[in-house]
Amino acid sequence: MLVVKIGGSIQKDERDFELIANRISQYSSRDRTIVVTSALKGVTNSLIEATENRDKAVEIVSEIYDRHVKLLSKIVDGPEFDNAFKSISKLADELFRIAWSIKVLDEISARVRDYILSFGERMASVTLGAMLRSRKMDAQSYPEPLLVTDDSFGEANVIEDLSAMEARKVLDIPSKIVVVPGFIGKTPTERYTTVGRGGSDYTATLLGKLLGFPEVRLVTEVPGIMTADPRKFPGAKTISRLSLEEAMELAQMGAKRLHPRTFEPMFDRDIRVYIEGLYDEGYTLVQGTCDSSDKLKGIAVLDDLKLISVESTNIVGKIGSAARVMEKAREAGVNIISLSQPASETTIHIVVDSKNAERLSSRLQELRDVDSINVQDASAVSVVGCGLRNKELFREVLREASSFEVASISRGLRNVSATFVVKKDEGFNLAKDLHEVVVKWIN
Ligand SMILES: Nc1ncnc2c1ncn2[C@@H]1O[C@H](COP(=O)(O)OP(=O)(O)O)[C@@H](O)[C@H]1O
Ligand SMILES: N[C@@H](CC(=O)OP(=O)(O)O)C(=O)O
Repeated sequence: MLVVKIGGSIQKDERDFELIANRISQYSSRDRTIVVTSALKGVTNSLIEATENRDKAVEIVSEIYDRHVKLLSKIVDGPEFDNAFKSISKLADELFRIAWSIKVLDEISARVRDYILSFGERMASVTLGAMLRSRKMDAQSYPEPLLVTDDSFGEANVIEDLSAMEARKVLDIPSKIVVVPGFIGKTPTERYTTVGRGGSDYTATLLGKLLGFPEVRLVTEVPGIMTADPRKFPGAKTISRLSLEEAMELAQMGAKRLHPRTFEPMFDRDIRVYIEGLYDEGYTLVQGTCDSSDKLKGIAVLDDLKLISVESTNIVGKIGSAARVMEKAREAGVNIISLSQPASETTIHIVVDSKNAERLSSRLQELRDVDSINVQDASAVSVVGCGLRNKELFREVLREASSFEVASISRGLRNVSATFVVKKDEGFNLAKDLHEVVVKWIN
C-alpha cells in the first residue's frame, strides 16, 4: 500500500499526463495506491490572483475552466469524458458564483479565500481520476478533503484523530487507485481550509501516517531533492539519501518548495518517503536518522530578508529585554526567521522576511531604552548535513564562510545545519562557495 503525490509542476499538458499514467500504473500494479494530487501547474497562483484582483476574478475563473476542459478533451475519451466534463462544469459553476460575489462586493475573508483555493485541487482530482479510468485503470476520484483541520484559514492545523477517521473512508472504496486532493482540508463544521503553500506534499506524508502505509512517493519535475536549487545552481546534484533530521531542515528552508511540515509525520513511524522525477530518472530517499556515513547534503538560500539590529546599552543584564523585543514581533504578526544576541547583550539581531521589516521596525521604535534600530538587506545561507557534527567538516565550512562578513551563525535541529546571515549582495557568493564544499563531500 502506498501514497503517490503528483505535483502541480508536472501537470501541464498531454505529454505530462501520459507519463503520469505510466508512473501510476507501474505502482498500482504492485499495490493499492492512494494518489494525492496538486492543482494543475499555476492554478493555485491564478486562484490567489482572483482573490486579490477581484475585478478580474470572473475572467480568471473562466480561463481555469477552459484550461481543464481543453485538457480533458485531450486526455479523456468516451463516457469518461462526459462524466468528468459534467463534474468539472459543476465545480466551475460554484466557483463562478463566488467569483461574481467577490467581484461585486470587492471584499473577501480568509474563509472565502480558502474556499476559492480548494477548487484547484478538487478539479485536478476529477481530471486525473477520469484520465486513469479512460485508460482502463481501476481508479476512482474522491474530490473532497480527507484532512480535518481547525479554522486557521490559510495555514490550518490538522486534527489527526478526526482526519484518520475521514481518511479511512477511502479504504472502503473498492477501486485499486483512489485519487484525492492534496493541500485542502475542512473544519469539523465542513468549511474548506488550506494547510499552506506546497501542502500536497504534507497531505501525502500525513495520509501515509494516518492510513499506516509504509511508502510515500512525491513525484515532481526534478529528480529528487538536490544539493541546491537547480535553477540557480546548475552544478546541483540529486541527494540519494537524507536522514529525517536533514530532510526536515531542508524542507524548513524551502528546498524543492516543500511544505515545512512535510516530514513531520515520519517521526516515530517507519515510513519511507521517495522524492522522484517524472522526466529524469533519479530520486531521494528520506528514511531513518543520521548515520556515520552521512556527510554534507545541501544548501538552501533565503535571499529576500532584512536584518534588524536593535542596539541599546540600557538593556544589558535586564531581565525581559529580549522578551519585549519578541513581543513586538508577535504584536506585529511577524515571523522571526533567525535571531541572535552577543554575550555583551548590547544588540539583538532579528532576521525577517523583507515584506515584514517595515511593520516590525516601526513597532520596535515604540520601545523605550533603545538607542538605535538599523535595517539592512540580508541573506541567510544554510548548509545541511549530519556531517556538520564532525569537527573537521564543520571547520571546512567555517573556513569558507570566514571570507564573508558574517552577522550571525546558528545551528539547527540536532546540529545537522548551520545558517550564516550575511549582507544580501554576498549571499549568492557564499552559497556558491559552500555548495562546492557540499558537492565535494556528498555521498
Ligand atoms: N534543493 C532543491 N532540490 C530540488 N528542487 C529544488 C530545490 N530548491 C528549489 N527547488 C525547486 O523546486 C521546484 C519543485 O517544487 P514544486 O514546484 O513545488 O514542485 P511540485 O509542484 O511538483 O510539488 C523545482 O522546480 C526546483 O527548481
Ligand atoms: N497547489 C498548492 C499545493 C501544492 O502542494 O502544490 P505543488 O505540488 O505544486 O507544490 C500550491 O500551489 O501551493
